[in-house]
Amino acid sequence: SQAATKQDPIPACEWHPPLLQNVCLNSASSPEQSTTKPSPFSKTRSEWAKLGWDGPNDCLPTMPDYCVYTRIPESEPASGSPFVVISTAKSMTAIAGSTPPFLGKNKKPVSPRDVYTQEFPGKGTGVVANRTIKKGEIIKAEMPTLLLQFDMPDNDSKPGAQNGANELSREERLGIYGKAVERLDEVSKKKFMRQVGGDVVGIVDKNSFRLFVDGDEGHLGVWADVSLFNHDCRPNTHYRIQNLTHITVAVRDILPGEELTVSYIEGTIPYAERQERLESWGFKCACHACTQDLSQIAQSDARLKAITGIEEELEQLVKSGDDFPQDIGDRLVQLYVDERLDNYIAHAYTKAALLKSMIGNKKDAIKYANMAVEALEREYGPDTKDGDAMRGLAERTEEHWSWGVRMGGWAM
Ligand SMILES: C[S@@+](CC[C@H](N)C(=O)[O-])C[C@H]1O[C@@H](n2cnc3c(N)ncnc32)[C@H](O)[C@@H]1O
Repeated sequence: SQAATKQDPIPACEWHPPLLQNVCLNSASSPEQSTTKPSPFSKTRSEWAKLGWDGPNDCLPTMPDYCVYTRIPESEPASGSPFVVISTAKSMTAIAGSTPPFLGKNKKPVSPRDVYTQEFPGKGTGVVANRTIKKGEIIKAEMPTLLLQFDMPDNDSKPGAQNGANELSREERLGIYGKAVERLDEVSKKKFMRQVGGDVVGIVDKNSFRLFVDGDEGHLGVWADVSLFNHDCRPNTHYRIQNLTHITVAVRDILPGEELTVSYIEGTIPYAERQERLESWGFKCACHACTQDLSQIAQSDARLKAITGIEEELEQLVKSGDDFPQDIGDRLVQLYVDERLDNYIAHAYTKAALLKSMIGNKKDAIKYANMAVEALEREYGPDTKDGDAMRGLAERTEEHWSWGVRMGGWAM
């Protein structure tokens, strides 16, 4: 879902598969890489060590620039690393230069004691709240255990281009993933290997998120603690990946004993499509929205259709210049609330705030703009530009570009 101000800094995320996650780490663009030329980003082992990384190790004979790098632990004893990467020197340069994101003033994740794991029939292990976790609290901010280059879409047409793991046979993947996992410390290795999926390739396929490093270079990341979160089509947390950190935030108050869930897919698609997507993951969804009775499923689908209908109606109204129905923003928000789409609600609040402002309803514009600010910060973090725009709308409503542009000669 896209905020109406078109300033979304971070596109929506999705678990892999299917591969839809978009997160970027920027660094200078480079000349193309090939198997014949050494990469201009190659460094000596001591240069990598200065950046805090041990490597390159275990490079693939068929792709000599595709190697294992391990983060050098900050404290002794160094019996392995908490974080391994399989990638090219170019992407490694961006990864080594990445710094943890700002989580917000006085914001830090809840204590590990505030959650515990439990078995759920039909779903396996899941994560449960040990106390009330308030809406907006950060549950986890975790660095990956394994990050691997998967594809370099822009390189597809270049002769001799290296395309990462999606060009490898299963045996080659087993070999290099296995060598990388062997370099993890004992605790991290145990966490990694306990994930669902069987062998290292299966674990990557069933638990990784897609992210882009260095602009367009597709990587898969495995965050072994986050992997314990089960899917729910109406989850109580939202996640984003920022500077390699996987951040999970509560989107409603979560009671002690309640399971913490994320959505592996875009939740606004109808029931039948959600089943298809989740079956391609290899499981039948046991979440509430998918196991309720057929009449409730039909009502849920009708609400999703109504959301699409309102979006289309708005597009038409913008084009035609006709008057906006005064309650169109309220109806959009109400559908999101009724459908429990708390993890995407920033979009609805933002639209409602703009619509109210456009028709000159200052009180409601301010109400929805303030709600949008909170929701945008939950979904995108403290540095969201859309959040700044909504704060501006709440504080200086009549100076905002949207104010009164569809007032039609009256104000409320
Ligand atoms: C990333 S793991 C989540 C943790 C997993 N339950 C475990 O025991 O490690 C994803 C796997 O959990 C199970 N799972 C997650 N959400 C589910 C749901 N809503 N319904 C049924 N199974 C689910 C599926 O087996 C899925 O492949």
